[in-house]
Amino acid sequence: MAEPSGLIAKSGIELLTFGTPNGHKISVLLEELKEAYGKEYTVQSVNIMKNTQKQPWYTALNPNGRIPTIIDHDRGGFAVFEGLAILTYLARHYDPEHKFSFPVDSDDYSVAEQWISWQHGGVGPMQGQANHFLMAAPEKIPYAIQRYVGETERLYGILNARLADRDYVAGPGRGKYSIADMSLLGWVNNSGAIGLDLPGQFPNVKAWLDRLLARPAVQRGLTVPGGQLGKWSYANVERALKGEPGTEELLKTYEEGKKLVADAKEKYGYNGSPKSITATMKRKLDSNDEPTAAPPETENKPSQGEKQPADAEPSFAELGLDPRLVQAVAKQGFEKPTLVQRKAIPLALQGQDVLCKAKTGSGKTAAYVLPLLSAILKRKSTDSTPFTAGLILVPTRELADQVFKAIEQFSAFCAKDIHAAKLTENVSDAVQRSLLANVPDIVVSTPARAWHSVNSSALTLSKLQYLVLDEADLVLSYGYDEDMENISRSLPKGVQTIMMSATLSAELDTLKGIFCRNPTLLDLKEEFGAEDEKLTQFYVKCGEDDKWLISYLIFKLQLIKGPCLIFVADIDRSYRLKLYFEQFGIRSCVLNSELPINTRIKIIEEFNRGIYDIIIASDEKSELFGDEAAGAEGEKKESKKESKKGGEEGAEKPKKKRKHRKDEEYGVSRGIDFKNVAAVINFDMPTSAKSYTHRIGRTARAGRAGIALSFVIPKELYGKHRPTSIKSCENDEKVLAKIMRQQAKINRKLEPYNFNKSQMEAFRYRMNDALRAVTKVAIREARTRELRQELLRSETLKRYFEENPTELAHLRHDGELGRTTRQLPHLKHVPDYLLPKEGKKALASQQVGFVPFKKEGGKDRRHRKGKPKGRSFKVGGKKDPLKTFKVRRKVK
Ligand SMILES: Nc1ncnc2c1ncn2[C@@H]1O[C@H](COP(=O)(O)OP(=O)(O)OP(=O)(O)O)[C@@H](O)[C@H]1O
Repeated sequence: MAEPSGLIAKSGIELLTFGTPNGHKISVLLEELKEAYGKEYTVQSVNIMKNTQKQPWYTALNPNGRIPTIIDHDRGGFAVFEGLAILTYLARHYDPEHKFSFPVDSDDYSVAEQWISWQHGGVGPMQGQANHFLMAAPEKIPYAIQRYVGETERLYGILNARLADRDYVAGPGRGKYSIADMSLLGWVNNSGAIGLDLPGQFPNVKAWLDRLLARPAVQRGLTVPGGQLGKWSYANVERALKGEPGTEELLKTYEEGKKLVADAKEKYGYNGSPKSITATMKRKLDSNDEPTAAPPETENKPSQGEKQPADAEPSFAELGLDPRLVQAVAKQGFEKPTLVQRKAIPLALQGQDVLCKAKTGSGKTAAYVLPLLSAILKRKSTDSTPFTAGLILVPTRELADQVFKAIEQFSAFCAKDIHAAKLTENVSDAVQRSLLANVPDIVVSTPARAWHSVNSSALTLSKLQYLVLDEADLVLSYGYDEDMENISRSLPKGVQTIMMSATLSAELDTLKGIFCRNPTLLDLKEEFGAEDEKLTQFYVKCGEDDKWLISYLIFKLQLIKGPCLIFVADIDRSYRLKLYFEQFGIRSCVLNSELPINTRIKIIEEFNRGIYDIIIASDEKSELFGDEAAGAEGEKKESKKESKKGGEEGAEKPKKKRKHRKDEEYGVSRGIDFKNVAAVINFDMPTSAKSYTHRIGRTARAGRAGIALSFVIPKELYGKHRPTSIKSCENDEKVLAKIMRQQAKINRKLEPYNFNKSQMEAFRYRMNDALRAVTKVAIREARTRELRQELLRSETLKRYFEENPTELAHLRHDGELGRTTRQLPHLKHVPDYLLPKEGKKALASQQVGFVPFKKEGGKDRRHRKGKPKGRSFKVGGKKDPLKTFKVRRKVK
């Protein structure tokens, strides 16, 4: 057929095009306009293989000499080139009812335009070059192939994320089919040419494509100008993948393309990071000018004390993770990887053993879950044999639950490819066995439960590839060493091990010896830099009864705002404090190891959902084994024997040498991601610096602000107030000194905080009344009553909430327990006459060592113009939660 040599139409739109993705976006729109409005158009096929588009008559219309171009004969032969311009031109002039577009001055129009620009600047050029280097280039250049295909995959990941909760790219709600979709359609339709696996890699994009391909106008538009679908049209690729006759050649080319891409990525250790690619290129040029495999990324070695420049920080997409995971991370609202994620993920993806110490709340869970999932997905793309590839061991069932949920969240876009199981629920062996019979890819468990399952042959670790120990130090120190040794004997050779904790110390040497092959140690201290410190630490030295008084005032007068965690020494103490608070109408709930596991998980979930503001946790276990931190302090470590685990796995029989004292239960808070905690209060000091680190690590997480306030009983005041005295506080000052030394090592300090004693005195008799009302009998009854209630509830709690959401309030865990406590209703109110003239702030000021919460001479922010008075602290915000503010006396 002769090539066109000029325009042929007299009216309507004349389209000069070829069967390419850029051509199809216009022919699809013109087909839609024809169907919707009867708008006619004429097509001329411009064979780009013959360079017709370079002819002078053509470049007079489109100086760039590319297809497509349109000529609007109804508007004086006006010519338009470039896809974005053509789509928007046609929409503005010929889509008056906005069937495929949006009103020009609307934000939706702008959104559509943004996505079309993104296609123009990103998807088109990258996929075009990927296509060229894979299909057309005279030689196959692996570097170029992996670069352009990789970049296209990154962009498809973004589109996939965009389409996670919508049907179309632009438009309100789930979106509306528009020119934004048409702009991308042709490219996605041809993605098989560069070996992309749409359903596997980008399921949302695939679903969107199916939606578009169902439209008759789209089907017609994709056959313009030749009258038939292009070779790489997705419908053809799908037929080939199904093995339909006549598609063998296409399938072969597709598979070859995929292999070329995989080899190219392998060769350059592709991890999607422009930085690593630059480094690779530099290495090549610096050495012998030969293309060589990239050595492991040296820049991932931990750098001590030095902050990375912001522009050197890769995004999640650049860490080399599977695009579906990147998408899930985006869905979680994670904007960029944290330090531990930036450092640990590339190492883990390279198959290295990693031993990582990073601060509490710094994102360690994602740092090991993401590479684990990525590696499993990668393997499954070529080998779908089911086996348990990953074992994640955690010290507590709460943590197992949390990690399991994290896996679910991160595999939201590849759920069909990832099957995880947790072994720590209160379920029978039979149920657990059936869970494992499905051969999960990943098992999350406590060591005891894991060994139990291995021992009973329910769990097979013979093909295990990855082992993760979260809170690694605790996993050993809680007496799991026997289980760990047993598990280690069941592991095949070459298992990659990742160990994480905020406090790694001596016991890790043991673990290292058992599990690791020459691990890379990441000691990520640099994020403790004073300038980004968002945690403020205070201590209050006071008498034993004073802490009851101060706590009452803090919460009754709301000197601290936002969710709080209060740590006490033991379970009785937690009920005592709760009942004491109840006397003043302060609601709180207790969290301890005595409560059923489902209840504990529920309490944490409800706290995280903002249902409770105060949790009183008795972190018994970490108290007991507090001295394990002594290793880090250069002091004697407790013997392992003493750190045997208690009843964590209540269903299991006691093991030899293991003690089963109730007070040897593990701490209920370690590693738990309590969200948005404004303050951690050590009502009773922990007995070790390590325990302190983990307790205060429940606040100031994920870059948020928080405070820690610790009550310290000076030696001379210890034992002076018998009713409130508790043995664990005898050495508070020594522990404080230890904590201060340890915190100083990481550039953190604790400041003294003094309350105005004379102003507080007016409240003392109320404190005494309340303390007297909370008798030992009342505590015992409250404890057993709650236990009984929770045991009853925990079975049905979940369903009950689902079926009776409005009755949630009845089941609140911070409900009053003090039925047998003598009720003193007057204590629930604070009469004005008790408050100092200056208001609440006078209670915590004018003392030596007082740390001002407002700058000297600074304005009280509540009195700033335009700001409402009263509560102004936002949880998790940058403001200081321990704020003081005025309570106005009523004018009589
Ligand atoms: N890249 C990120 N961007 C924003 N938030 C993040 C990021 N990574 C993790 N988070 C959030 O930070 C919080 C703390 O993460 P995580 O529980 O993994 O911390 P951790 O280091 O394991 O703490 P701990 O030592 O106390 O166990 C979580 O709420 C998590 O969702």
